Amino acid sequence: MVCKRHTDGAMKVGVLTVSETASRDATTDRSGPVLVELFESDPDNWAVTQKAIVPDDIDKIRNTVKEWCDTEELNLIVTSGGTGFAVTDVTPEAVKPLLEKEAPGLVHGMLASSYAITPFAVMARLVAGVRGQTIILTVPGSPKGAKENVEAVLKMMPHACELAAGENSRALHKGGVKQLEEEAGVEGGHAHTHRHDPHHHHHQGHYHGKVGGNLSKTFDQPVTRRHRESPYPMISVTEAQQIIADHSFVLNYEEKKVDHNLVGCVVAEDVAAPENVPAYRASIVDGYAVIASDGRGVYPVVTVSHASAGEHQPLQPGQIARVTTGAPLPPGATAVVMVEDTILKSTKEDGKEENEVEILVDAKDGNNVREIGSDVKAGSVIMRKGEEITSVGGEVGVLASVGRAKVKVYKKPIIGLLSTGNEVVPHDREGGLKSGEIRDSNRPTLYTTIAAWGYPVVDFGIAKDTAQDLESTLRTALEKTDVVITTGGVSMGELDLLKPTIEHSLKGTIQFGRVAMKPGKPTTFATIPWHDGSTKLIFALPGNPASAMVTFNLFILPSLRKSAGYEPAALPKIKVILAESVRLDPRPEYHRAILHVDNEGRLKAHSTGGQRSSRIGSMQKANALLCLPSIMELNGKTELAAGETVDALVLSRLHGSM
Ligand SMILES: Nc1nc2c(c(=O)[nH]1)N[C@H]1C(S)=C(S)[C@@H](COP(=O)(O)OP(=O)(O)OC[C@H]3O[C@@H](n4cnc5c(N)ncnc54)[C@H](O)[C@@H]3O)O[C@H]1N2
Ligand code: MOO
Ligand SMILES: [Mg+2]
Repeated sequence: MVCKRHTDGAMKVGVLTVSETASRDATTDRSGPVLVELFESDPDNWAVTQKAIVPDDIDKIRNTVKEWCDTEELNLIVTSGGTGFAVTDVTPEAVKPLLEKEAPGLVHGMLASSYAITPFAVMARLVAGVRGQTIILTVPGSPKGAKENVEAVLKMMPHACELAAGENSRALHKGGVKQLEEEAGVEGGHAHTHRHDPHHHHHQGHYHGKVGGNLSKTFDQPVTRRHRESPYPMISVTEAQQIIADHSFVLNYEEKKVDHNLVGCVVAEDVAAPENVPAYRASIVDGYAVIASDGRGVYPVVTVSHASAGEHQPLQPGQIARVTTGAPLPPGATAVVMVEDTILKSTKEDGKEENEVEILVDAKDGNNVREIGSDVKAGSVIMRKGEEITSVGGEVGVLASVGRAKVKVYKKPIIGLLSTGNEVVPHDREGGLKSGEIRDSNRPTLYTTIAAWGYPVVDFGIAKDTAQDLESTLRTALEKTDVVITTGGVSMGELDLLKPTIEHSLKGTIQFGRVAMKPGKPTTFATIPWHDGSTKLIFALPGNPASAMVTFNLFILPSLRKSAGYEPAALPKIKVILAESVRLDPRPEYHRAILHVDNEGRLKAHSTGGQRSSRIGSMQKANALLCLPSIMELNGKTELAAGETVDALVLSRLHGSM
């Protein structure tokens, strides 16, 4: 690939001194010449093609840097000065908005190295990053500090500049990446590199770059230019889940009516009971309200209290009142005696009403009485912020019992769902399939589970494998929803265009693009800064149906649950016993299984059968994902025997039988 280079092949560098004094008298500039000398001592790699001095003026700094990036097309710009805490120090403020991608790793590297020399290093407010194809570093103004900071990252810079410029052939051909990794003390190859690894080479330029032409053109580049190794580092499932958690935020709350529609919501307030339950002194049994100190004996039945609204006459000593369960006690009564512990002594003249009843037992004050507020006290907290409203109904019941008509709950993220693929047709399309066509099972499957978990879903259909269709469908989906889920187009095929579309057309950041797991290896997670100031999430799942479902459960569901206020957000992990042996894979595997409760009440796991990632049937009847360790984790063991215990993620309710 052609690279914008100085004619002799070196990278083009600009050195910008930011100093009020030096801008008036250039002979006082000391950091500029030191940096120029540093680069000129390595003419193979660097050619200083721009030098300038500007005062501490945001516009002047910004305009110079911008011009050097956008017009002069430098590979590297180093500014020195204006990074401290003085009122006039504005270099970071001038540069930061220009950065399309920040490079905190470079800042850390520079600070760590100069902090080893002087604690004053912490006073430097350095920023670094990439604009277009230019890397920008800001370093302090002291000549020593400037030099030390640049030296801290200089070794990495030729390679970094090549990647930013859309070229990596040189470093790779020279064995440069390996060599750089060794020099930097990075162990292992790509499989162990982390997303912050400086050598994490997104080969941006293969799709993008001034030299390469406009976007749609570069997306159609010849297949001979494809990657032959994924540029995305392989990270672990745990790392991937952490990255997602770091980008998933609890949403705002809304007031919702207390009814069945609350199921699955998480309460966003501590709910205090506005009233007592019961609101009056109520009988727990059917029987007679008494004054306990009266003792056993025969008493006239003076009133009747049924469980209904209304006033009741007070009871006098020597009197009793007939009451039903739940009925208010007459004022003055202190206990209730069950009808079974009494005898009818005499009736009224018509023979239909009790006149006198004998109490056969010694009642104590409070017997069979539900005191006011004894179930729920007015003012007490009946639900805490963070509690879920479950389908069991108890929470709705408690809220209803104290008269709460509305409650604050966290909003749920709105999900946009689309399938991708030229071969994918709507599942209900009539007329049979042409060769090469496949029915879209991912969309209905994902829709079903997302909706069943209670999240609003918007269906955006099937997008074609073109950068244009993907971009426009994604844009529409992002505009209308918070989280977009796609399936297909994330692996190594020349029509797998999700990743480049997200990065280049949507200006998103791919937080990870490969995960060490089976199924689901090419699972991709990206964040998109949206024009309304929000950050949208895209989960680009593999097209294989089982891969899409497994990764939905492992990665997306916890993110949705976190946003909706759940804590913990991950699915519950339990121990289960293998009902049959399972083979292990070189990757950690999420084996679809049916848990059932055996005769001794233990949870046994049966496989759902063939686990190939194209087989959606492996999800049929599955209520758990067995977390099988990789062969490597078990030191070469290739199978787990029936009876062994494994971790399982619970996907749904348990079945009583198979
Ligand atoms: N050279 C390599 N090839 C592949 C690798 C790899 O690492 N190197 N990874 C494999 C793995 S693992 C997976 S998983 C798949 C993922 O592929 P994509 O995400 O790019 O998905 P597609 O290529 O678009 O489709 C894969 C498969 O799934 C079918 N599909 C797609 N969408 C749907 C849908 N909505 N409903 C039903 N079936 C769908 C599609 O027709 C393909 O058969 O890549 C491997 N390749
Ligand atoms: O990771 Mo893929 O999902 O194995 O087929
Ligand atoms: Mg593919």
